[in-house]
Amino acid sequence: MQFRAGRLPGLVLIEPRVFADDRGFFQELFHRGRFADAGIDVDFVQDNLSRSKAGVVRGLHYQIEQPQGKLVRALRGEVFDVAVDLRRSSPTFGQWEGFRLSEDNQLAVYIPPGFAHGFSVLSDSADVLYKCTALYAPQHERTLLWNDPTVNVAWPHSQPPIVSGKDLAGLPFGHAEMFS
Ligand SMILES: Cc1cn([C@H]2C[C@H](O)[C@@H](COP(=O)(O)OP(=O)(O)O[C@H]3O[C@H](C)C(=O)[C@H](O)[C@H]3O)O2)c(=O)[nH]c1=O
Repeated sequence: MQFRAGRLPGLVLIEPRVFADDRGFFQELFHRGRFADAGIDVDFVQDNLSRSKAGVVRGLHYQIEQPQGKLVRALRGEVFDVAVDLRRSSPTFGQWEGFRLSEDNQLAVYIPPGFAHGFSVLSDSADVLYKCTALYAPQHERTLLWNDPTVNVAWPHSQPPIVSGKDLAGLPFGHAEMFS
């Protein structure tokens, strides 16, 4: 299990050790001690799984209270996974970073509390599994507009994406609630 720091402080890309044999493969998805040794000293309390078809963008979401750290991977398919730094105190406040996560590369990304999270589906379909460090609290959920021109995420899709009504109503960066 290899850990590599992302460009934005707190983001960590995790490459699992895959044990392949003539049956298939085995890998550990999370290991409390190894993650703590890598600086990700967290307990996960909720696992989420979403399936999305080609061209979908989900996000950019965050909980302004009870913020969630997320360990994100694509079990099937491929996504462009995006984290936006909403921590006013951060030197990279307002900046985004994206990671291609796929069934093939088996990479995972840890996104700490303080970021908005979303992804764009690059394959025909994608199953995204992610562990959260805080429970879902819809009353605290906020949406940053997925294509906000200030943040200016370079989404890799060519066609206009399929976006939920909630996400289409996301707030622009200048109006969104931020973390201290
Ligand atoms: C997030 C969540 C949703 N729900 C229910 C609420 C809705 O009835 C339904 C779909 O929810 P939503 O449209 O918010 O799902 P996504 O657009 O995939 O939201 C997620 O998208 C981005 C990528 C994230 O990082 C967040 O985890 C999460 O906000 O599931 C629950 O019951 N529990 C939950 O934890």
